[in-house]
Amino acid sequence: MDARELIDISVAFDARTPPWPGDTPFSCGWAWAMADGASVNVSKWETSPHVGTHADAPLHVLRGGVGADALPLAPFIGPVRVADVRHLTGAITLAQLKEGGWKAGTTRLLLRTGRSTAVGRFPAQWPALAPETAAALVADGLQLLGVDCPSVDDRESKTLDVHHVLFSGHCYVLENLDLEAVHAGEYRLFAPPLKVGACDAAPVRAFLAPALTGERA
Ligand SMILES: N[C@@H](CC(=O)c1ccccc1NC=O)C(=O)O
Repeated sequence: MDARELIDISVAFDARTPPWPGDTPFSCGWAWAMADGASVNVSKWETSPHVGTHADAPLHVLRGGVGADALPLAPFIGPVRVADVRHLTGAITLAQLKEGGWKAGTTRLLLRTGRSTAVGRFPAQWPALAPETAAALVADGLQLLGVDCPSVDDRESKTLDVHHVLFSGHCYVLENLDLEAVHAGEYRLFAPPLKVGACDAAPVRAFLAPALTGERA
């Protein structure tokens, strides 16, 4: 892998990254500090797992659902297609996705909505798949949906239908990606979630590498 060709698409777990309004922001304190005479610096964190780039676990929307430590690895690593939907608002149809660059048979899909906390503000709204569109993608074999906005559902959703449709089809979710510098097209994705025990989501370091010739997203 050539380091010059890697694109970091992670939003930091960082006090400057805005959390979901009302959710716990990231903060870092010190359990031991060399400035106080300790032999090492050791931090302690408090954060919602939804602050930076993360994978949701079914437990986020399902009572008794599996936690982040039980997420499979394979959906988060491999060929991926990026679709550009920055011009859209509201519920995204399959026809609109096609215009944005989606193709039938896509196993991993990232949506560039242009409404990302990567720019330092929590977006007022963002486009999200219509639940029927999510169902069509799952039926077509989608294993992973990633978005640069804070949720695969819209901001006001209380029922989180797209999350439910995806999880019930064994399709996994990445949120808060930084796709500001990423064009629509095919890449290879590396985004394994941290093995955080029995939580609703886990931080992810996500990056793209060039697509391998002959490999389809
Ligand atoms: N829309 C929900 C909140 C929500 O979806 C949410 C809240 C905090 C952290 C993450 C959330 N959704 C992420 O997928 C509500 O208004 O209750």
